[in-house]
Amino acid sequence: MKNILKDTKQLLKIALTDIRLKNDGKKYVDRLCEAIAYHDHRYYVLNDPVISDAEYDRLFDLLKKIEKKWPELVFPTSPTQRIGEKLTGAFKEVAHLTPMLSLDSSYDMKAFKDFDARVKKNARRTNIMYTIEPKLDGAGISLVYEGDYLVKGATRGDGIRGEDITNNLRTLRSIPLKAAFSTYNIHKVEIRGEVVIKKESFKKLNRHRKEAGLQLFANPRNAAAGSLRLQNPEEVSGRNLTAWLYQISYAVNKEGMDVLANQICSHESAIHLLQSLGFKTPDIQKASSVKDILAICDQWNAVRDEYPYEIDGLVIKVNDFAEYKKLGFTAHHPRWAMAIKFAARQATTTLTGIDFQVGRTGAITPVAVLEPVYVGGVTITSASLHNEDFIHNKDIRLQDMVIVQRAGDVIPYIVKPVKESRSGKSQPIKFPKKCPSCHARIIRQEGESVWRCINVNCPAQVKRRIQHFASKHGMDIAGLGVKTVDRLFSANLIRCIPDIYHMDLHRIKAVAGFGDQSASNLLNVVEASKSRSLWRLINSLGIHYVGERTAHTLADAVACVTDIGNMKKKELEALPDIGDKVAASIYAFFKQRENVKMIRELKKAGVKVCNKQSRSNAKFSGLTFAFTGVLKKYTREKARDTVEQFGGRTVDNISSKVNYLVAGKNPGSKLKEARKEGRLKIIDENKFQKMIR
Ligand SMILES: NC(=O)c1ccc[n+]([C@@H]2O[C@H](COP(=O)([O-])OP(=O)(O)OC[C@H]3O[C@@H](n4cnc5c(N)ncnc54)[C@H](O)[C@@H]3O)[C@@H](O)[C@H]2O)c1
Ligand SMILES: [Zn+2]
Repeated sequence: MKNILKDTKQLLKIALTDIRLKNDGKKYVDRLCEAIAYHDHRYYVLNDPVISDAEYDRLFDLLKKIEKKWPELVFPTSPTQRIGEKLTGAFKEVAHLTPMLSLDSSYDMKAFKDFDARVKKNARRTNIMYTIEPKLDGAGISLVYEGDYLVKGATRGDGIRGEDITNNLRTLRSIPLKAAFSTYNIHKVEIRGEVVIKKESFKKLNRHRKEAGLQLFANPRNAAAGSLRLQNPEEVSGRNLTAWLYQISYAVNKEGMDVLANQICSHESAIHLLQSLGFKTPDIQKASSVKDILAICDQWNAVRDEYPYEIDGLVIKVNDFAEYKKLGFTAHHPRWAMAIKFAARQATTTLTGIDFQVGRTGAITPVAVLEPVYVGGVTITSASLHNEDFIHNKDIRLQDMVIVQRAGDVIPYIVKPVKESRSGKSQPIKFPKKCPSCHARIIRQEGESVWRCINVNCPAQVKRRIQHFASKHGMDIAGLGVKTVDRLFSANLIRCIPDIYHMDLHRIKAVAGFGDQSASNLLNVVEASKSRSLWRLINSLGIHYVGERTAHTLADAVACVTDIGNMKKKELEALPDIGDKVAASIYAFFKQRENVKMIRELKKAGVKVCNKQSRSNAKFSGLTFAFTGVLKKYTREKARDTVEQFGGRTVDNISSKVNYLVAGKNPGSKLKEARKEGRLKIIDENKFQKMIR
C-alpha cells in the first residue's frame, strides 16, 4: 500500500508533463489502473480518501490521454470504461432500470466549448438550450416509485447494480414515501439524486465523533456516503441527511409505454414535475451560449462558500430529451451532460518542518513548513498548526504526507496527515520548552490552549508589537511591515515603539535594502502618522482584548488617551460593549509604568494623543445624523474614514445604521456633498440647516 502511495506521487508528477510528447506513455497504463483502483476503494468503500479529488482527477485524466493516443490499450477493466464505485457486500444488490453513470467532467471551460461543439455536431443542430445546476457533493442515489409508492432506494454502485438501501433512505424526511406520479399518468418511475449533508451538520457530526474517539470524515461527501451505508436505519435518521432529486431516468405508464420522451420532453419540465410532487430539487438556470454559461459559473463560484451545502462544480445538461437518444452514452458517462468543476481546494504535500512563531502577546504558534504545493490558484508553503493540542489530536508528525485545504480567503489549513504513507522518517513534533526567541520560560495557563513566553522584553514580542502599532488598523504606517521591522530592529534603529519617531534619514539609508527614495518615503509616512485619529492610537497600543471597535468606544469617551488611565474599572465597564474582562485588561494596561512611559514618549515625539475635536464637538452636541447604506455600500471602516474626513466621530452603532456626531471646522459643504451622493440621510432637517449655515 505504501508503494501505491509512492507510485501515486510519481504518477502525479508525470501527469504534469505532456504525455502526448512521450513515446513511452504505454508503460504507465497498468500502474495507473492499479493506483486508481486503490483510490476508488479508499473513496467509495472506506469513505476515507488519502489523496485530494483534484489529484485523483489528474491521474484519471492522464489515463484518458494515454488511452486516446494508444487506443489498443483500452481494456474493458479500465476505470475509464466503467464507474469506480464498488459494491461492499454489506447490502443486497439491486439492478438499476437504466445505467446510473458518472459525469464527464473538467476544471477547464475550454472542455465545455469542445463539449458544446460535439453536442451540436452529433445532434445536427446549431442551437442547443442547456440547463445549469449546482453539482452537489454527496452520494448518488436512485429511487423507484411504483403505483405512487416508494418501493426501492439504491446506491449508484457499479452503475448497473447498486446496493439496496431502501430502509435507510426511508428515514430521510426529504424523500416522500408516497408521491402522486399517477396524476401525470406515470405508473413506474426511477429518479436520481444526491444525498448530502449540510456543512454545519457535517462539522457537528465530526465534533461528536471526535468526542467519542471515532475516526473523522474527510469531507461532507464521505460523511453522506458513509451514513447511507450504516446498518441501523435509526442511526441514519440522526445524521441530518437531505436528498436532492435532479433527474427522472425512467418513466412508464400502466401499459409500460415510455412517458419520458413523449410526455415530459425536457429536463426543465422533469424538474418542475418532481418539485410539484414534493421532492427537493436543485435550482436550475437555462442558457444557450458559452458566454452566458461562463457568467453563471462565475456567479456560482462567488457564492460557493456561503452555500449551506458543499458544491464542487456545476452540471450542464442538454434540456431537450429529443436529443438524448441521438447523443447516447459512453460506458462511463452520458454524452448530453457534463460537469464543470470549481478550482480545487485540497492537495497533498509533505510537512518538512515546524516554525514556532512568537506573537505580540507572547503566544507561541506552530506553523507547518510545507513542500510548496499549488492549490486553488496559489502556491502554499506554510499552514498554521494553531497549538499543541491541534497537533496531538490530529497526530501530525514531521515528514508526514498531509492533506492541505484552502477555501476562499481562509488561511490554508491541514485537514489530516495521511498516516498510511508514513515511513520510518516520520517523527513526532516536539513542542519547545523555552521561548524560541529569547529562551525565557514559557507557560500554559489552565484552560488555555496556548503556550506563552512570559518575558515582556522578548525581542520577538517587541517586534510584533511594533509591527502591530504600525499596521493598517493601527497607526497605518505603510512600509513598516514584518520584514522591515525585523531589519530595523536588527540594525538597532527601532528597539521599542517610540523609536519609530526618532529615526533619521541618514541612519535608515545605512540599513541594507533601503535607498534614498524608500528611506524618505518611510520618514514621510511616519511623520504623517503623528496626527492619526485617537482610536487608531488606542488600537495600536496592543491592549489585550481591545480591537478596533473598543478603540472607537474609548476614543469617543475621552479627550486624551491618558484620560483612560484615570478611569476606574467601573467607569470603563459602563461604556458600551465593554465587559468586565475587557475593562480589567484596559485598567491593567494603564497601571503598568512602562506603558504610561511609552505614551508619554510618544507625545513628546509629537504624536497626537488628544482628540482635537473634543471642543468643537460641544458646539454641535446633540446633532445626530444617520448614514444609510453604510453597510451596503461601504464597510463600516470606510464609512468611519469618510466621517473622519469631515471631522466627525462615531457616537453609536445600530446594526444596520451608523450614527455619527458631526463636528469640525465648517463641514457644511462636505455634508451637502455627502447628502447629494446619498451617503448621508438627514434625520432632522431643521438642525441640519442650522448646522450648515
Ligand atoms: N480522492 C480520491 O481518492 C477519489 C477517489 C475516487 C473518486 N474521487 C472523486 O470522485 C469523482 C468521481 O466520482 P463520480 O463518479 O461520482 O463523479 P463526479 O463526482 O465527478 O460526478 C458524477 C456525480 O455527480 C453527482 N451529481 C451531483 N449533482 C448532480 C446534478 N445536479 N446532476 C447530475 N449529477 C449530479 C451524481 O451523483 C453523479 O453520479 C472524481 O472526479 C474525484 O473527484 C476521488
Ligand atoms: Zn520570548
